[in-house]
Amino acid sequence: MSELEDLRKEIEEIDENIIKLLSKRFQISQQIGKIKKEKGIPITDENRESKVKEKWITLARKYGIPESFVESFLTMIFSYSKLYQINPKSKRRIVIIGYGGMARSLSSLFKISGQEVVITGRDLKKAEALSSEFNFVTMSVDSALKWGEIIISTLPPSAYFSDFMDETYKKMKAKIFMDITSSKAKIFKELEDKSIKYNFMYLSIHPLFGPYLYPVGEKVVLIPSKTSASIVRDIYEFFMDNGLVPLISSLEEHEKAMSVVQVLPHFYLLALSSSIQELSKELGIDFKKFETTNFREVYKIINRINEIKNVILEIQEHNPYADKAREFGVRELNNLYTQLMGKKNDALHS
Ligand SMILES: O=C(O)C(=O)C[C@]1(C(=O)O)C=C[C@@H](O)C=C1
Repeated sequence: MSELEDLRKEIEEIDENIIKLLSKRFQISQQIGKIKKEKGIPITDENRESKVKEKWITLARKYGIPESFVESFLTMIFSYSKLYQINPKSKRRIVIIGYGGMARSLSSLFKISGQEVVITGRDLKKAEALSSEFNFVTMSVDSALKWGEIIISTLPPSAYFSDFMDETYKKMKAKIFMDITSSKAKIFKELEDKSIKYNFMYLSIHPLFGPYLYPVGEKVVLIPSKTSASIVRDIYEFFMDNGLVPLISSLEEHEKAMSVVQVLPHFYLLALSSSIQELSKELGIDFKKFETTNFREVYKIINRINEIKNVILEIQEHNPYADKAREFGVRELNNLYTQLMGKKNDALHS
């Protein structure tokens, strides 16, 4: 055997060992998951993750492996490790209305936790396309509403005032209904009123993650309405059981929080995105050629924001504290501008 072949053989053996060890790690994680479940502890433990990460970084330094590699590898290990801890007590009949990114993300989660899911919507061809990705079932809206126990609508805010949803509310008697919109001020009251009128239980939710697959360990906000007080505990446990971290909030607290964590950063990022384009055009610079590590990270986020620009603009429009958030944003930008311009002038005059 040549030296090259020898070395490749050695690599193959090492790879097998890596896989064996990973499998062992995931099995242990599964055992931890069982204990956490018995004790009612959430799957994600951020303190523990920090400790594990510290240890990995120390080891990486010791063995001369780049920290950036172990950091991204460990992030993947954590998210898959958490997949092994999902093991819900009970199976629920879940209907997802809609077939966009968030419908896909929730479907992936319910698939690994073994829930029964039916996908429906106005366009059954699109519903069918999503169902087939996860081997779920598609039904007409009427049949799905009859069959389901928990109805999760992934439709945008404007949809809740449509004729389609007007017809849908009438068929949800005694069911649990959830919307997943980021900005609830406009629709919460409407849906609460409808739930009183048509006798269903309305519990508004907001998954605090983007449309990516297997969002295990991510947070979901639960906002109870007048018709859902009796089921909050049950739904809290349901989400925890399915690998998410539930957080109960009032409507007002949620809207205020979203003005800080969504409206303000999105506002800056949209402006940052267009100013990067404009400035580089003005200076005739191909900025991609010179991107730093920080810039690369920021630009990744900008791209993500631009991909879901319609949702971002919807939040800017509907959040009741958005005006205030933007006002603060502009004020602080101006302050910084004045401060930095002032420094420059001081330097010129001294
Ligand atoms: O130690 C735990 O509590 C685990 O569940 C294991 C583990 C890991 O994979 O290391 C997974 C998820 C937690 O967020 C923290 C750590």
